[in-house]
Amino acid sequence: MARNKIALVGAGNIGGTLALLAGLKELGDVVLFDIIDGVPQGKALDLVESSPVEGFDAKFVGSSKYSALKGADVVIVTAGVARKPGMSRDDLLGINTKVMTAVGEGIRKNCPKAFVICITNPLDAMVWVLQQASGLPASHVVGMAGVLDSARFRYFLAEEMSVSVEDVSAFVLGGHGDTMVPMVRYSTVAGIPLPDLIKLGWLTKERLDKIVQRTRDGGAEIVGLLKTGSAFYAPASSAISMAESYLKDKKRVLPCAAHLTGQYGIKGLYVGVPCVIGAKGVERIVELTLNKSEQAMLKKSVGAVSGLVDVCKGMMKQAAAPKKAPRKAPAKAAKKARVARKATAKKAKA
Ligand SMILES: NC(=O)c1ccc[n+]([C@@H]2O[C@H](COP(=O)([O-])OP(=O)(O)OC[C@H]3O[C@@H](n4cnc5c(N)ncnc54)[C@H](O)[C@@H]3O)[C@@H](O)[C@H]2O)c1
Ligand SMILES: O=C(O)C[C@H](O)C(=O)O
Repeated sequence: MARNKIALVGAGNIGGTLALLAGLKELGDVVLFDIIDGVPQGKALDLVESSPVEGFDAKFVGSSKYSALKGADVVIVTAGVARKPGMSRDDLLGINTKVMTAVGEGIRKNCPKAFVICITNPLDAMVWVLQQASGLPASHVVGMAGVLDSARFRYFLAEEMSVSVEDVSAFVLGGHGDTMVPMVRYSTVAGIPLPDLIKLGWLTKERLDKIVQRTRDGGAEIVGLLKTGSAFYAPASSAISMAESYLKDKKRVLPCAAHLTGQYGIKGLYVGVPCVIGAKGVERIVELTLNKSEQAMLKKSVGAVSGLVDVCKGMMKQAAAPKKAPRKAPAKAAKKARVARKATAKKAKA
């Protein structure tokens, strides 16, 4: 059987880490694509030279041409700009909307049957733009954020209670922003819900509240430490778990930014919810019963996503509108021509 083809659009910090993980896990042959010519080629060569040491078989190719994406089974998109200290993810909207529009077009032309995972921020709006620009079915375009936010929540909980991360199951609902909703009631250690663990004395309500807030601020905490960019190891691991579930039809239940068509009362937006990811893409969306306070938090988070998508819609409409001919220059040119004609006529008379 031929190997799967994994295309990584954006060969920066996350792109390079994704490529290494895809190689180590032998998920398939890898194409790295980036607009900076030389970077994807250099990273591809460096990575493939690690294969004899690590013992994996895969081809690695770097390119700055969209045709390199031809026939890809999975595309993971990290192209664009990452934030720096003092910025919010939303500050990236203008520049990254343009990038997603170009990338979506490249995917549409070269690999319209692929399963596409968007990572670029602000995530919930960028995955919406990518789906619109690529024209791929919504079941095949998803956003990665929930796995990362949930991994942070799981890690902080495991650290607090001195238990293995493997036994902590937790997830985060809503948009990938300051208003994300870590789901305390549905998070467990070995099946025991967090509120029960508070009763057992494993955790205090005050510590749990701090962990919830640290989870919400998880991205900013790393940006503040790195200073030149944002997190990339955990984001890459998170996206690879989604790609693996699709390629191996594992049907894992993972929190992803999925296109909602009425679930949770939300229509036409991408928002983080638990999904079953299998060979058919997003195969199912898990709709949980939320209590009043969870509903209110989700509503706030969805409001933030909706506001960003409205800005994207405006930008895309403006970009698609026919350009009006510049009026000043021709008017000036016409005046110049009239003056020249008059001068010639005067000369002729004389
Ligand atoms: N969803 C999440 O949970 C999550 C987590 C971490 C980072 N991010 C986001 O992922 C994105 C990438 O992060 P990174 O750390 O890899 O950044 P990076 O700057 O290291 O890499 C981005 C790469 O994209 C390339 N690029 C820019 N415009 C392009 C285009 N039009 N076509 C192809 N490539 C293009 C750049 O040359 C660069 O190599 C950022 O927007 C960041 O905010 C999201
Ligand atoms: O915080 C960022 O800017 C990057 C990413 O969204 C993250 O959560 O690490």
